[in-house]
Amino acid sequence: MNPAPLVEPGPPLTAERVTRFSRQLMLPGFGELAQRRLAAARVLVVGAGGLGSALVPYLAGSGVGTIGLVDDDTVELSNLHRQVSHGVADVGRPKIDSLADTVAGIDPDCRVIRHRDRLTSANALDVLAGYDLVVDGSDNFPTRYLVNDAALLVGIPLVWGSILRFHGQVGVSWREHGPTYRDLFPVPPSPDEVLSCAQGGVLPSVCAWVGALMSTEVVKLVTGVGEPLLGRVTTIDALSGRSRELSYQAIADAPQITSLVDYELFCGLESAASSLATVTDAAGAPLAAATAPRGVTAADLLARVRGGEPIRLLDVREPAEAELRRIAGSELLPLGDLVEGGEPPAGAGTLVVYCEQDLRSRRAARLLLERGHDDVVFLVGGIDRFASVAADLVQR
Ligand SMILES: Nc1ncnc2c1ncn2[C@@H]1O[C@H](COP(=O)(O)OP(=O)(O)OP(=O)(O)O)[C@@H](O)[C@H]1O
Repeated sequence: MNPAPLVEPGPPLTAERVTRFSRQLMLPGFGELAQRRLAAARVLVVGAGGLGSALVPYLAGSGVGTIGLVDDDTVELSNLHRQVSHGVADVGRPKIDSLADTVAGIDPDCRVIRHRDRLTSANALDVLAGYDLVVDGSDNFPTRYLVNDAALLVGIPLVWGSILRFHGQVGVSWREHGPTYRDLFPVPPSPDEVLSCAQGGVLPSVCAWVGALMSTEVVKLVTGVGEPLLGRVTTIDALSGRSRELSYQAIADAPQITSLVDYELFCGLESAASSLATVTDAAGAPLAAATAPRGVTAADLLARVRGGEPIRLLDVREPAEAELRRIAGSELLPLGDLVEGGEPPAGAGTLVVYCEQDLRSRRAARLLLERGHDDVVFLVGGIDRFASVAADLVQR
């Protein structure tokens, strides 16, 4: 059975609003009450990147009255091909500011609340509590599980989507009315299996397709019009032009979610706090060095290279990424090959492992330490960060 509309209707529409939404008001099953529900709705969107910038204009266009945006990132040139709500003049600006401007251009009466922050276990419950519904347009598994669990604890529905290369998925997670994201994906994938858009690429129109489906789910949940994707996932494949539907159910003996956890650790990643520090015992002696890789910052690495220290650089990205840019003098050993037993070339000096940011390099550094290599660190922020301090050492 379909859930009742999520939001009570707001005040009657003004003449301007009736004209603005006239082509929507005439839709079968829609009408003024549905439009007033949208006007009263408060929708939080996590991520103002590929998905957020595709779906938020449609939320504004549909008449959602309040849109919260959470993102701590700024617009980069490599975002523009798919994050079409941001333009050339926005490069370097906070994504949420650029997206808020896009919304204002569509409907100045749409209220935008800016959370220029990373959503974390520490702030998620407070942030979500002010909204009727949350939409996850982030790009990583720790955030997906965090948003799912926070929505569940706050008691609001979640519309989630994900994209990679030519594919995408969309679903709704709402404990009160069906299974949740955790029923579909009870265990996060191993970090070795996860590719981000920065690593695997993505077709811009896939963002548009998935973003449009996500905003449609929001409209359906808020108004009660149509059948939301509860217990169903839509998957799309742009290459074949096909979409499919998968059904799933709640897992009977699933663990109860009672509080938020460290989602980086839950997803098999080093937590930000533990990865940069060496773990020590009470006397200050290093502990667990074999499993707690240390990071080196881009600035420190640059100083060590310029100071003539012997450094070996190991690139654990894919060959296609290394063809686009690499740190001069580095050797390539993709993480998958390393996991299967590949070894870096022998040599003297600290082995600095890097990838695009630092997810794969942390994992690789940990593996190498576990295999007995003792002078291994990962590059914090990866080649992305290094290129901003030492462009002359990055070959393109
Ligand atoms: N926990 C989080 N809190 C807030 N924003 C998040 C969180 N996790 C991811 N995001 C945001 O979600 C957006 C995802 O966008 P997208 O997938 O297009 O990747 P990107 O980081 O912009 O691009 P690229 O990976 O190519 O550098 C990013 O803007 C990112 O900052």
